[in-house]
Amino acid sequence: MRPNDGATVSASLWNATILIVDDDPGAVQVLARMLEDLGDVCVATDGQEALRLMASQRPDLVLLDADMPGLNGFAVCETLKADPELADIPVVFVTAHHSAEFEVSGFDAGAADYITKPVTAPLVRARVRTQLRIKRLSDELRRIATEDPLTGVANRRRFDTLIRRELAIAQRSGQPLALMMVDIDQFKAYNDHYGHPAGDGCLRAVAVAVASACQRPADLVARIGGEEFAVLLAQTSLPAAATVAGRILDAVAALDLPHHGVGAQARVSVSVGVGVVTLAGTALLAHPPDLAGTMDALLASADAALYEAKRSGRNRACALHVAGEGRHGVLLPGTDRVAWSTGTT
Ligand SMILES: Nc1nc2c(ncn2[C@@H]2O[C@H](COP(=O)(O)OP(=O)(O)OP(=O)(O)O)[C@@H](O)[C@H]2O)c(=O)[nH]1
Repeated sequence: MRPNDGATVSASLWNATILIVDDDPGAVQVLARMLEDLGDVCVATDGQEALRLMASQRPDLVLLDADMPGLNGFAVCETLKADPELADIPVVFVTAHHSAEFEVSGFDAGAADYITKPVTAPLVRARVRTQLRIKRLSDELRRIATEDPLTGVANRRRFDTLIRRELAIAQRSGQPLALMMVDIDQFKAYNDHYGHPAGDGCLRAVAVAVASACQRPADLVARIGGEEFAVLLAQTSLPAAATVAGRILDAVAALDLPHHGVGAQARVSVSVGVGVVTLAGTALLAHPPDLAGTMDALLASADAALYEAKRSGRNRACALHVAGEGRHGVLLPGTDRVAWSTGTT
């Protein structure tokens, strides 16, 4: 029977995933048996396989053999730490080397801790529990820092980080980036009629509807103001953004929420402003466009298009297109509720 170290219950309740990487299958088996009740254990026997599993499984902890043929533990650790999506995964080196110099180079490569071979169960379990505890706390802090507590979608801070990153990617790839501002119509009247707690419930329902309309894993929905949401769609052209805007209008309409603050037959609706930026080829220019300026132009376009949607009657979407550093209105064939406009700014 496994020694009662007091952490088994909390660790397994959290359902952590632990990746063990060692080119010696016997060593992998020994470690896996020691840790099987602390989480879901997955294994890799070389560096390339380890990197693939890190990307697909997103483990909470990696136990990494430093000496492996091919891609060794240091190279694996450095690659992991250079990837912003994976850098938060803690790495514990497992090695037969005892020298202080070797340990220091492990920490320099980004390791969180060190275990020397031959391994003993109590020590391995104690070190793994400590790292899992820290990981759980840092995950929770990250969630609090990036999530809107009322609706559960991303918050303004997360949006600000991601729009900068997506613009930099769009500049390198030449692919368009779409931004939508989604604003609940006559929400002040909703709050006045039903009260603030009901208004909060309406915000939550609209957040779910907007998120359901955004179907790609990379799509980001954020609440960036009181009753305003932003949607960031990477690699998305104006016609494709139009499709998503139409789905958002339909998803909110399908909520079928009465809005008696406006009229007996009225239902909650949203207005959508779409801005799209294309920076194709600009990364190669001697003076590529300043990304902060481009971000401001994209935000201003989506805002102007939202204003146009509100001004022309609400419960509709309008669009503007930003190309390079210039801004051009684009007129697309409209449907009954996706009414495209050049906007006037
Ligand atoms: N319940 C609730 N209401 C909020 C929250 N944040 C902002 N609001 C309200 O949202 C309302 C926004 O009203 P306005 O900016 O006047 O816009 P509107 O009434 O939606 O009118 P249009 O945008 O022109 O359709 C205000 O009454 C705010 O008090 C929130 O977190 N919860």
